[in-house]
Amino acid sequence: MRFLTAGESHGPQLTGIVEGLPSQLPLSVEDINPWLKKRQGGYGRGRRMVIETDTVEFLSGVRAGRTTGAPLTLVIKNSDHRNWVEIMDPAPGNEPRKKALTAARPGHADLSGGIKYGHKDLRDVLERASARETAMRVAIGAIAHKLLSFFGVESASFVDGMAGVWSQVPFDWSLKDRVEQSPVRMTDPQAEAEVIRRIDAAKAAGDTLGGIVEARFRGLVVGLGSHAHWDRKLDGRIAQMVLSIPAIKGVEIGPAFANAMKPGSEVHDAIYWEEGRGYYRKTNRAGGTEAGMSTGEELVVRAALKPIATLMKPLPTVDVVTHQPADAARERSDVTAVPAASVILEALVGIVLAQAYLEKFGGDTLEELVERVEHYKQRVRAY
Ligand SMILES: Cc1cc2nc3c(=O)[nH]c(=O)nc-3n(C[C@H](O)[C@H](O)[C@H](O)COP(=O)(O)O)c2cc1C
Ligand SMILES: C=C(O[C@@H]1CC(C(=O)O)=C[C@@H](OP(=O)(O)O)[C@H]1O)C(=O)O
Repeated sequence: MRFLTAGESHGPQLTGIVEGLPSQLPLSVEDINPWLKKRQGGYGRGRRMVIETDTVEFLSGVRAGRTTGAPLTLVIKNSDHRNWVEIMDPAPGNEPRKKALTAARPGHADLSGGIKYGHKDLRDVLERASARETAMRVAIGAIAHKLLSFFGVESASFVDGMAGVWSQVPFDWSLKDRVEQSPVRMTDPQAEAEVIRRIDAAKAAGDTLGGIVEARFRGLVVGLGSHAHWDRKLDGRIAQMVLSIPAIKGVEIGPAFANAMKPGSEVHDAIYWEEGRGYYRKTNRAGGTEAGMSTGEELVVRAALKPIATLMKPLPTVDVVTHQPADAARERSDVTAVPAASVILEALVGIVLAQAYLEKFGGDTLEELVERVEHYKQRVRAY
């Protein structure tokens, strides 16, 4: 399964093309829209999220509620576009355009992208660098999750810590609903209250906040990905996908950074076998992968999101037209997007996992795939 996305933040729409899904996968917009809604949520988001109510449309590849095997075309319209028609007009002329941005924001794509692509109106860079693009990738992730559900895979995502406050309540699958109700997607109500207070304070101070997000997957088969070649390693593919999310600067599988400081005897997960159950571990410090392959234990992916780059109390910068010192541009912006990033993480790791299933099991129809997965599970139990 491969996909492409296109679309600017304030253009008319986001477009996605997905190729390589099996036919007969039951699929409706209701499988996708709740994910889009979750991605828009979270305390600390800016006014843009009030303007948008993201919903997906299928323009190809789905008929009568099922995939046909043809490429899917997905569209999410930008409601805000109506306010940007002239500014985003592809026709020549009308320059310099309103809302031209020349005071490059430290931490955003503006300066490197402007130099690289030869733009002096840095809007030509930021429009595509914007995390708006993640709306379409989450839509594609929702389809991946629909596929994974037929293989018995379940997922969750949440915020481990943000704004300098760690959750003190370890995640448990019974807390999934709690997280979905939390305005900051945290397991811990006390931490949540303090985080909300700090978001309000950061907003008042013209500052921004980051945090650590986590996604979990259970029910995965052992052996997704491969040890045999670097570009087939599941952990490597996950890391690439996760680091492609705007503002994510670090990724770990399981408690990787903490493990690095401990002796091996306290890190590696001893192997056990029981009649009927097969192989299992009593611990999961590997976080669900060994040597680029899934172990069959829970997959635990954590990622670090830097604070939002656009500051209402801006940092010093340089105007790329005048070369004079300037305050960095102030654009309408989020104070934090950590809760949204947890949803994006869960959705996008789902794409990598769906790709790994499709690669391992192949097949043109959903039925064929499910049969092959079930057959493999039997073989695993007998090994
Ligand atoms: C859901 C989400 C929302 C974001 N919202 C903003 C925002 O409102 N303002 C901003 O400056 N950056 C925002 N970002 C981060 C920028 O898109 C990102 O920092 C920028 O594209 C530069 O890329 P990099 O941080 O990966 O290096 C957001 C990121 C995510 C994941
Ligand atoms: C539009 C989204 O996020 C945007 C991501 C973003 C950025 O610079 O990344 C900047 C902001 O854009 P705007 O100036 O239009 O408010 C965010 O709102 C979204 O998540 O759907």
